Amino acid sequence: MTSPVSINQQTIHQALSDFTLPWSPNTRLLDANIIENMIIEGQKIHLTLNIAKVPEDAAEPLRAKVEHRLQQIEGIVQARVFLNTGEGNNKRLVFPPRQAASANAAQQKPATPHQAHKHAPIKPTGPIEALQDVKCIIAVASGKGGVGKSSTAINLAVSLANQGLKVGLMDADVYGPSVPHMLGLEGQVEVINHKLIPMTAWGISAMSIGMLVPPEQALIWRGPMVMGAIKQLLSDVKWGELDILLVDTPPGTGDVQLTLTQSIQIDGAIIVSTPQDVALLDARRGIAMFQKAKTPILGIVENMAYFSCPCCNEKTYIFGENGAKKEANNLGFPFLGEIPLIPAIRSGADVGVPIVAQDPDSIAAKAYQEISELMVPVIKRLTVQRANKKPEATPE
Ligand SMILES: Nc1ncnc2c1ncn2[C@@H]1O[C@H](COP(=O)(O)OP(=O)(O)OP(=O)(O)O)[C@@H](O)[C@H]1O
Repeated sequence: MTSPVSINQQTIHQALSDFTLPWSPNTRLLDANIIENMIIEGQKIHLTLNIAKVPEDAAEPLRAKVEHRLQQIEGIVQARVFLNTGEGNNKRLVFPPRQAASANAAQQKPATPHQAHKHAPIKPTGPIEALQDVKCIIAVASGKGGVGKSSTAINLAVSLANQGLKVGLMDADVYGPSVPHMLGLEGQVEVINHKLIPMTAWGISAMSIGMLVPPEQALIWRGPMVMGAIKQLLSDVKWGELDILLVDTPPGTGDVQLTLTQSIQIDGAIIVSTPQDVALLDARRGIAMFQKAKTPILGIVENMAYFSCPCCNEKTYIFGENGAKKEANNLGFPFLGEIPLIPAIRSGADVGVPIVAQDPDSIAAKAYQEISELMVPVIKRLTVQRANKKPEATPE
């Protein structure tokens, strides 16, 4: 077996050594001091070109050429180049167009996860066997859709991995699996010894139904199929040893939550809510469901807590002030922290680069980091509790 080619900054510089700026042909790209936020992760590379002083249109051909050249480097599996059109607080990232979906994808008959791998059959086991080396399982949930549950799960997962934990992220949002896209994961899932192998990105392992079926199928699943898909995700994935498995659940209190809580021991749930009344109302329903299943509520995260003006840092409480914090206090649950409403969280997710990896010094990344630091001792406590509990038989 050949070992993967090692990619480093020197490799990148070599590849770009003959590039000049289209708007200043005598200036070499490497001398122009416009390359920033270079992130090399294994065989993946992301970087930004700061083009504050030139129009976007003039810079796009350079961006495309640089990205193309990086993709040619031996061993690179993914290269993405972004443009940054501003300076300081006015930064605005411009993202490369994503690859167009296959023209006939919509006409393809949806495949089940088993069909997607029919040449390498998957042998189902029970969830307990598949998850036996997972030390702690935490669900990330919300009552309402679109409040930022997946963004929170992803950024917490990467932050926890940055602190040295072995982290897995299972995207159980079978209706709208956004984790692969938000982590920049593409390509086919590997099957080894009849088990699905999680993909890796930004230091975490991830598995999602979105990696196994065409996107259009996710929207049309109903009851029993959903339960089957969740059970398959629980039984057929080879996570290996994990300190923590975060499970990104769909919004609400439906079949997925029911199947999860009935099939495996979830050690705790983190509830994500915006400060808004209607989101909090739904969050309360989500909390009630976990309580009914005897899953401890570990705390509430307030997402989109405020908008911080990039020019003057003034905070605007778009969805109300401290709603989730007050709710946590009223209900007697820990308040885990607040995440501001920041365009970079959205734009990073759109190109598969979580904000904690893209800009670790940003206020949003620091907010996720603080929450993950709070979680570490909780995870340790839950790990001990889980180890001391005798596994119960799982209803199949
Ligand atoms: N703090 C934030 N600041 C800016 N954008 C955010 C923030 N949190 C989430 N978003 C964006 O809001 C959208 C919804 O977020 P996300 O998909 O994480 O929510 P969700 O609750 O998981 O949604 P769904 O119910 O569809 O599963 C995404 O485009 C995401 O990038």
